[in-house]
Amino acid sequence: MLEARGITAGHGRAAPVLADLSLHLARGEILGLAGPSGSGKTTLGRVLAGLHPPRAGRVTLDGAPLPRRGPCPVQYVAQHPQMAMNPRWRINRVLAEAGPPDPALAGLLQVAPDWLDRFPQELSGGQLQRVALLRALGAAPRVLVADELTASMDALSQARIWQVLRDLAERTGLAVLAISHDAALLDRIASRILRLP
Ligand SMILES: Nc1ncnc2c1ncn2[C@@H]1O[C@H](COP(=O)(O)OP(=O)(O)OP(=O)(O)O)[C@@H](O)[C@H]1O
Repeated sequence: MLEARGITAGHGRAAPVLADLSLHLARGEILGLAGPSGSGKTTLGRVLAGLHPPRAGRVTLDGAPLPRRGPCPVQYVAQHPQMAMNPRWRINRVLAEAGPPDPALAGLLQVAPDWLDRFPQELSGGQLQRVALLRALGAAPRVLVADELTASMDALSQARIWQVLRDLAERTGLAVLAISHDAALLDRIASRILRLP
């Protein structure tokens, strides 16, 4: 389904962080992405979601390039979600960017109704991650890039979120790229693990 071929990517004039990297993500698959700090995991996730143009290579979904307009079918949830939210918007407006949030999904992700009137800086890191995930899923993506999605959550919340994503993967075919430093987590949730050098 999602295919990246020969990706070379970097930042500014610096040497590339990723060189000639290829990967394939199948429908409903949860692929782990591991590697030392600075190895390019976030860069790769952003390239796959069309947020960072590679210097070479291409990303296709079902054989076609990612659409340039409308919500991207590859949604990236950032490690620091506040960077991707307007600090002057209340959470309900942040969520509305992707259309009205699904109340059932909000319940599963434990996004509490009383957060909706707050500003992003009035939520904890783990709470904001859940809001960011709800917004990303609201765009009905085919692929979710989850960058350290549950790193700031307690074990129970972490398990619950991954259960929701596994169910979605099974039920709807959502594919997930799970970026994490937590080897035990990736062993539990991913069917394969790609390791960057
Ligand atoms: N906006 C940027 N401008 C310049 N260099 C950057 C930028 N973003 C990342 N880099 C550099 O690119 C390299 C890869 O960074 P990236 O964030 O992709 O790694 P990572 O594997 O996700 O790291 P971590 O596990 O610490 O989150 C690092 O050397 C980093 O300093």
